[in-house]
Amino acid sequence: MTTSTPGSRIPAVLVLEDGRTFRGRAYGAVGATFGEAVFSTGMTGYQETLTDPSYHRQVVVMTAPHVGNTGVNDEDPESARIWVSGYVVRDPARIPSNWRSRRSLDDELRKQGVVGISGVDTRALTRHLRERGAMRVGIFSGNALPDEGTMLAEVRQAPEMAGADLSAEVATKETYVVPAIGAKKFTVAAIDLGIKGMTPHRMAERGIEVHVLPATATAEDVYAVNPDGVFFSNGPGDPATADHPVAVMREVLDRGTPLFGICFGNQILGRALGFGTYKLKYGHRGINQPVQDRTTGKVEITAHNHGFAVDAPLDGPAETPYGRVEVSHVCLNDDVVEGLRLLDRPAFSVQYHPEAAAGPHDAAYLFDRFVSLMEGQRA
Ligand SMILES: NC(=O)CC[C@H](N)C(=O)O
Repeated sequence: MTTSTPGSRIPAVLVLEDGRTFRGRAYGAVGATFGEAVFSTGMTGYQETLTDPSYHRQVVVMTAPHVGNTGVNDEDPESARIWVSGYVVRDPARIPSNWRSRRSLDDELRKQGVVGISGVDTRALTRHLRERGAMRVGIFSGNALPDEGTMLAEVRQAPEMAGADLSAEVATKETYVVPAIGAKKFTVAAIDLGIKGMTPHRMAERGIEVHVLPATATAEDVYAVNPDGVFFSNGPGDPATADHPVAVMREVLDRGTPLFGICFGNQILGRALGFGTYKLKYGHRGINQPVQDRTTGKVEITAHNHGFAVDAPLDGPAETPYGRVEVSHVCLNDDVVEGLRLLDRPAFSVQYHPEAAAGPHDAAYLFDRFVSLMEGQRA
């Protein structure tokens, strides 16, 4: 494989499916890659973004102009590998500097074979995506690039995100256990649809022993661990394809076991209750999204990474086969449903990332709510 450096002179071009192109230089691995072009507004936390399995098949555009300043450390990854299919930055750090840094981001991308592009006007690209919506994209780098017509044809042949069923591609194949930190108080079965490492850790910190089960786990597998609560994780792809986890969740709701879902898990709860999901024009990604908890009225700044959302009524509780449900959280930027709460069963979910990796810790109380539900069930 050819190598690039942040000062690389190897040309690269980004081609959007609507024909708009941006020229820059190779960053990370040199070659070609495809995915859905999305932008993240996080100023920090690029390692957590890159290793979040929910970004599988997405090409992430960073709106922060400087990326890579603190290099790559061994502590911050959220999974064993980088999942983004491509990476777009304006101005990569030439020399990373941080006491934890082990290598440069450019080296890490190259080592993991992730094709990126630098020197792109990421403000113009983000505005384009905001106006036209998330769309397919290709990044091509090398000294001999194909002509634009050929590149565009390849981008238009790449799979779309709508209709993509991706959880099984990123989730664990085998069950593993994250032990409780300190005295064990509860056992939780966590369905891995693309879970981030910090999520079981946040539960373990609260005395929960977490059994992380593959995406294909059945209700029988879930109840085999004798859980006090069941958790449904975040994950990539279109929630409309998640029929299997929806069926498992309905069994959990039927049994009345305390249930908590985040992100993809929120969309699955929406579907289990009979609501639809839809694709947002360009989604929410970053660590600075304002959400209101409608039960307390408090506003929290939260970490998001979602391109789909639940279509549930904002006004008042709705009747569902599992009793009344209310929209518990809304995004203050655009009124998108950010959380669901059942009023007659111990189940709730949020569309964002309370595990805060990276991101503010405002939403940490949600893990405590899950603990309270499990305590309530025992009382
Ligand atoms: N982070 C997630 O769980 C994302 C859920 C889903 N893939 C979406 O894009 O909306």
